[in-house]
Amino acid sequence: MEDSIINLLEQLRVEKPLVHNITNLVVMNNTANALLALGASPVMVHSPLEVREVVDIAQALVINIGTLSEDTAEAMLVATEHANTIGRPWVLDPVGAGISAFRNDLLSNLLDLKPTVIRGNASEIMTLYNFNQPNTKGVDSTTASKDALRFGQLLQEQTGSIICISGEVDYILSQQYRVEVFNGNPLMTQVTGLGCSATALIGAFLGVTDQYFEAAVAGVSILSLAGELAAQTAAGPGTLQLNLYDKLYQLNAERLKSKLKIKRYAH
Ligand SMILES: Nc1ncnc2c1ncn2[C@@H]1O[C@H](COP(=O)(O)OP(=O)(O)OP(=O)(O)O)[C@@H](O)[C@H]1O
Ligand SMILES: Cc1ncsc1CCO
Ligand SMILES: [Mg+2]
Repeated sequence: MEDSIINLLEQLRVEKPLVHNITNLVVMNNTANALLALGASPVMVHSPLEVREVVDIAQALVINIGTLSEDTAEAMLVATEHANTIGRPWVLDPVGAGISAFRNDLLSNLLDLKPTVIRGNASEIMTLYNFNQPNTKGVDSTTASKDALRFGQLLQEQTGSIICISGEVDYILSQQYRVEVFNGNPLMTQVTGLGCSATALIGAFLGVTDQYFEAAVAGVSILSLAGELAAQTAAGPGTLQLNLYDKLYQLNAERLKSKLKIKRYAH
């Protein structure tokens, strides 16, 4: 399995896919820098008047609902409908699912448009499966990823999307497989937007392959490993954030082979 991640990373660095992000105001800069450090080419375009044309030229689309406005919500619907029409893969980050009726309504509409991949923390994935029982206190998870595994599997069956649940263990779920990633470090929860960065990296990998499950595995596991390596020399959240870009930039086949801790199960 490491081989597919290594190959995808090499391919990404050669192809430098253009990744269109409609994302939140908090993580805009972090996720652009994470994509650049990995070797992809980010563009953040949010106007409903522009997004169709950007979807046309991008290799993949990232939708992150963290700081919504009426305008960005409309842009997300226009962009994802157009992505579906022309066959562009897209990944949804349901940040803060359950916070408000506005957010939940948009999420229902986006789920109807069948995201290629959905990545969220445990609370967000549980809320997506059942909006009547929101499990949220904002954007941070209130529970462990293993508690959301059953809901993630049900959400996978309901939507047909590939589901990624982040936390102490990261899970990537499809109809056929469950992958578990054991990399990461608890300090990563004290830097904002590392889950959002995982989502952005998934977007980058979706832009270089039609093996969408492998793209999701690559995005999640590379962010988790880079975060783990960044934490090893960090004095706290500030240096972790800075180190992360360097670790993404320095990742190579040798490090992936020796440091990735992942398991794959077939259902
Ligand atoms: N308890 C933990 N132990 C080890 N690693 C963790 C832990 N929690 C999170 N991580 C790492 O941090 C990454 C991001 O997960 P997190 O759950 O913080 O996302 P998130 O809540 O969506 O973040 P954000 O919304 O701020 O982007 C995970 O993919 C994992 O690598
Ligand atoms: C803190 C925060 N608030 C809305 S989005 C966001 C970034 C983490 O997703
Ligand atoms: Mg999140």
